[in-house]
Amino acid sequence: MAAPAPNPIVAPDNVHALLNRLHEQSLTQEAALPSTYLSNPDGFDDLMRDKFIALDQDKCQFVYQLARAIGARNIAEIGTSFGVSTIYLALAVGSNLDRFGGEGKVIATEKEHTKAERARQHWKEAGDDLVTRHIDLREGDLLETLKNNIPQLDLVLIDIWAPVALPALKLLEPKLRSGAVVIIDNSISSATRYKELLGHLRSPTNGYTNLTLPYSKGLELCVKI
Ligand SMILES: C[S@@+](CC[C@H](N)C(=O)[O-])C[C@H]1O[C@@H](n2cnc3c(N)ncnc32)[C@H](O)[C@@H]1O
Repeated sequence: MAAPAPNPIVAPDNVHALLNRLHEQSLTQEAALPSTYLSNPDGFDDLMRDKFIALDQDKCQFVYQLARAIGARNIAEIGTSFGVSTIYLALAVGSNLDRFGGEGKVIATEKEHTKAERARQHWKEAGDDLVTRHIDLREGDLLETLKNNIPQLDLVLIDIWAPVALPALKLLEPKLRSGAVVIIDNSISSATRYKELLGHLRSPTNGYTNLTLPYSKGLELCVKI
């Protein structure tokens, strides 16, 4: 008999149940979206206002495990939506702070007020002490909200509409520590939309090593050297 897939997330049962529920809701919503939704700018923001579009659960577990492995204390999340991936990042930062000490936060970013409110509710449900206290939510356009007060970063998760991705990374680049990890979702399925971002990361002059992980639709793992 096959062994059950190990789940690296260290959290109480109610948090696992919450995460399972949120991923299920997100997948149900996504399955009902028209297949062309990402390439149709007409009414895009209105269509997306009540949608999770959460990072897949296996990818969330990978990013959590990676954040634990590198002892990440400061993480920027480019695209927060209803705060699903943020919960994983906050759990990892909390564990790393317990283990290694010091200070740190997940800087979360969401431009839609209604989505930011839902994210706060989910974090509260996961636990203020376990999750919310490790998150600094910057509400508004991240090209403004990320201009100031960014600590040295260990990890950046880019899970956002393509036009914002490269400008966001460029804002954060001066804060990436040597060895910092940048993760980009959908690097295979959205390779065309992310052409400029991936071109920037893969250019030999920009100081990254790059690897495309074979998760569904691709997950790019880049290291700032
Ligand atoms: C793919 S979703 C993020 C999903 C999230 N990482 C998760 O796993 O739950 C991308 C989010 O980025 C937000 N967004 C798009 N452009 C933005 C901007 N310029 N500033 C801040 N947030 C933005 C969208 O409103 C959307 O909720």
